[in-house]
Amino acid sequence: MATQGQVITCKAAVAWEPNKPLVIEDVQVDPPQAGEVRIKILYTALCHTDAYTWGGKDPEGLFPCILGHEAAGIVESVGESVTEVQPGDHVIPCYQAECRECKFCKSGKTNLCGKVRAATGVGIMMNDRKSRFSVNGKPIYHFMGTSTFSQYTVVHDVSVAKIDPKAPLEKVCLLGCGVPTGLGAVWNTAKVEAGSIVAIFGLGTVGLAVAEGAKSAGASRIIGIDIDSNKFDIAKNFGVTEFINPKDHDKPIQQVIVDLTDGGVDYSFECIGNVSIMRSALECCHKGWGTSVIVGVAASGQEISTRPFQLVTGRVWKGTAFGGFKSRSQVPWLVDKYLKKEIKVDEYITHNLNLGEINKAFDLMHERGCLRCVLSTDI
Ligand SMILES: NC(=O)c1ccc[n+]([C@@H]2O[C@H](COP(=O)([O-])OP(=O)(O)OC[C@H]3O[C@@H](n4cnc5c(N)ncnc54)[C@H](O)[C@@H]3O)[C@@H](O)[C@H]2O)c1
Ligand SMILES: N[C@@H](CCC(=O)N[C@@H](CSCO)C(=O)NCC(=O)O)C(=O)O
Ligand SMILES: [Zn+2]
Ligand SMILES: [Zn+2]
Repeated sequence: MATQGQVITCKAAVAWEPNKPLVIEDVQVDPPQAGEVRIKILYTALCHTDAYTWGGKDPEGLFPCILGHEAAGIVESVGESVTEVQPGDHVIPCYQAECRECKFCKSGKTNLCGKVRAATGVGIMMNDRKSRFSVNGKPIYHFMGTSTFSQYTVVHDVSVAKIDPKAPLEKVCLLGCGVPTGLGAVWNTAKVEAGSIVAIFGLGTVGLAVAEGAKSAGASRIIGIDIDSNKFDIAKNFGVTEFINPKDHDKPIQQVIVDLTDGGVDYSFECIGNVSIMRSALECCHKGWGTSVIVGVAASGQEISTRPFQLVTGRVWKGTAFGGFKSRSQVPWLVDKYLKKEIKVDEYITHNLNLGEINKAFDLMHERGCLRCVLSTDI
């Protein structure tokens, strides 16, 4: 039965309130309006940022909402004036849009895009400033412009990357967030050179992807730091050459690293979201040139600090969103790299469940051995 132009009723996991189990509801998904695309989501993974917003730590977190931003699917229908995708296309929704026309997109200096950000930050679509989701007439907010914990979602056309249909959607869904973020933090934001010494704080999916990026950039030493010592065995496969558990040391971790590296590392990456570790990550950098990249997302109200002297003496503090990748242009390129076996993806997937088991998937995020859990939306 043709669904184009019709409201679709499907299953979605609704977060009614922070920290309360998600509820699988029959959700009404409106047809896409001008400049919008309705996507049948087939696979979605969970990222730590979903847990962060669900946990009430996100100043932009609005409830009730449909979370999820690391997914892949097939275009079901498109609204007026959508030219770059059509029904049947295989796509990855992108929380970081790319309109190619705004001040940000044209700057050549950033991957951030200003076209729809004001709407996606408040859980609505730009065209009529309303949501396309409802449950029994009650509107449900969008999340990050993607809302992938649903069998169908509606996104802005500037937030859709069309990918090679040969790519397995159950794997490349990961290219919607964590893996590109880590690779891009190294390749685009830090621009790590061959021979560099790199420190990575936090060896989840994002930190491991940083390791993979650093290895491919030719880093000479890749030091992984995590409070979970089991992470080292996994991390070796992604390029980590040395492991430090801060719990094994009395000295501040930045001092331990400075002592181990003849004055500090060339590049460090914070992949946890902990502001005190962000300080350590900056301060373990070498005087004169060491650069630290903040990747982790810290809770509302948290602030970073250091002595300005750290910067006066040449250390550089940077941050990255989606690893600096231009989403619509570069996600298809990352998919092609995966198909050519030039980047890992499968190795980050430790669990597979279905959308109906999403609360179990959130629990798994706190368990040892869990990197990414991919949910099939086929309940
Ligand atoms: N900037 C971006 O575009 C972007 C994109 C994706 C994710 N993120 C953020 O990156 C962070 C990492 O995401 P993830 O999915 O890899 O998370 P994760 O929870 O899988 O990984 C975090 C790792 O940090 C370790 N850890 C926790 N506290 C620690 C401490 N005090 N010292 C050392 N290690 C510690 C954990 O053991 C775990 O291995 C999150 O904050 C997430 O929100 C940012
Ligand atoms: N609403 C949050 C923003 C958190 C944040 O920084 N998000 C990252 C992506 S995390 C993906 O897992 C990002 O892309 N930021 C840039 C942007 O949101 O435009 C908060 O306010 O803390
Ligand atoms: Zn994410
Ligand atoms: Zn733009």
